[in-house]
Amino acid sequence: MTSYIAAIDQGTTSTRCMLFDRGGGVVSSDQVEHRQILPRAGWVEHDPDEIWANTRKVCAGALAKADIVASDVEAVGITNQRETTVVWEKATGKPIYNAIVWQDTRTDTIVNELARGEKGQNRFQETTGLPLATYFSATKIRWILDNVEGARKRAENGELLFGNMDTWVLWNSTGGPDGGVHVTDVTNASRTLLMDLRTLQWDPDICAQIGVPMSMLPEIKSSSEIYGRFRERGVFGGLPIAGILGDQQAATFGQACLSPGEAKNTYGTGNFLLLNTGTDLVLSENGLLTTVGYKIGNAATVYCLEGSIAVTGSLVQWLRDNLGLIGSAPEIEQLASGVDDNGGAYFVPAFSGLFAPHWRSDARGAIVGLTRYVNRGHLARAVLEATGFQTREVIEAMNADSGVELTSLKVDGGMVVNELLMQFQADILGVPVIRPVVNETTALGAAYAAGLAVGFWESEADIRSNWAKDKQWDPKLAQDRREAEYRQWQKAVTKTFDWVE
Ligand SMILES: Nc1ncnc2c1ncn2[C@@H]1O[C@H](COP(=O)(O)OP(=O)(O)O)[C@@H](O)[C@H]1O
Ligand SMILES: O=P(O)(O)OC[C@H](O)CO
Repeated sequence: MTSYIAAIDQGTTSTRCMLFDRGGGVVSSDQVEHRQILPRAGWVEHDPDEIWANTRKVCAGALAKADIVASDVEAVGITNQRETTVVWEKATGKPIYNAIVWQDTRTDTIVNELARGEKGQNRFQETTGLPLATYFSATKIRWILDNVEGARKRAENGELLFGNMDTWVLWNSTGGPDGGVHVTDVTNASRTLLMDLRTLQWDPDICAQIGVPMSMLPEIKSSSEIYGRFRERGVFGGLPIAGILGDQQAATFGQACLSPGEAKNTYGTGNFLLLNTGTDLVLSENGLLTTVGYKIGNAATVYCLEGSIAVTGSLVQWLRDNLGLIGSAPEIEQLASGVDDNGGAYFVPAFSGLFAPHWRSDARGAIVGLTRYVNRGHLARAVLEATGFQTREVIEAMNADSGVELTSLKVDGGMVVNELLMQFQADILGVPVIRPVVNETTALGAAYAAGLAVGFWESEADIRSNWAKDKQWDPKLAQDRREAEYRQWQKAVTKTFDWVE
């Protein structure tokens, strides 16, 4: 009998469920978008109940599209937008506040207060691998406990639970208030600013310093083991949930970056470049994050260096939704192809400040180099080039931290269908860019983690042999042009600093 592995991918803009066969091929997929709730400038929220309802819908949808039933599926993996924070009542499953999304910058005052000491932004870096920034979960939990009436007391009494989206989906899938499993995996825990990267446990001192009661935190487990089973009456009734990975780590796994020195770059709402550093934990001196890559059952923990860029695909959305310059995301390629270059314009999308490698919350977006010559096509090109330039910045930081010189770059995500962007990426990096046949590497990575735990796949060798190249872009731009363009970009970035008083 044919059997499959399912993956739930709870992302920033949508939730999807995908079914995979033993060759890592996509059998079916269902996807639903959720609302982006933007109550004020810099605030971004999601409704956790809407996301849980969408999760159930897409699981049923994926089964229906493949024309199979739950018993044809051997196990389910979960992957998720990382850092996004939900706090809910243990007794009822009711969230006490909307989910605060990773892009949300409302906690900058808390972050600045915590960073006042001698080590500044690096106060917790040695233990957690992360700089102090609004990006991570800890200050979001603190904000909810400080701002929802009675929340801190209730958390201290053990009445409230915290989870990222993996935990929220897992807890609800396994019964919610009725015996739901309150667990996360090491990759998600490594994004909270509360986990010790070496012990893989919550750090009690950091929890106390940031003001997060440990009783509300989930238990930390590996990325590949059976955490629990779907409640019997649910769509995947009785199936084991056997893999959890944060979405960028899942993509790294799905891209078969399984040896030190291998890296992938995912182009979605933001861009996330992860380099496998093996069992070595490399602390960055150049603005990158140290994060858990994956831990398969009892095997050794694999670490990664990560360059997180907040705004890439979302800049294309902004051009569509806020300026109306394009009617749909793919139209940007046509518009940008109408001109030969950027006409001198550079667009630095510091909408949430700048993430890696700058970590400047005082920065705000800017378009520089404008003259009367610049037209819509040049702006479209500047939007796409911003993604390519930002990627080069994090690759340079990665090289400085690790000594690894990338000889090619594996890519995936929603933007990599854009040929013009892919060619520009190869041109500005000076190395080939390679796209795999299965571009849905995030869901695939979570499926692999679940499938390994139940013996559907035997070893990581299966992941390597399933990976196949779809297309490659080789650099065509002369080196002096490449360097001159990049210098202009670096100058443009400096113009965004010191904007927020
Ligand atoms: N043809 C295209 N050219 C450029 N950007 C695109 C194109 N198609 C989609 N995008 C962008 O890709 C992003 C969606 O990618 P996806 O990987 O689904 O994101 P996420 O997983 O972060 O929700 C959107 O921000 C969208 O603007
Ligand atoms: O949901 P995505 O693909 O935008 O990924 C978001 C990242 O996990 C944020 O750290």
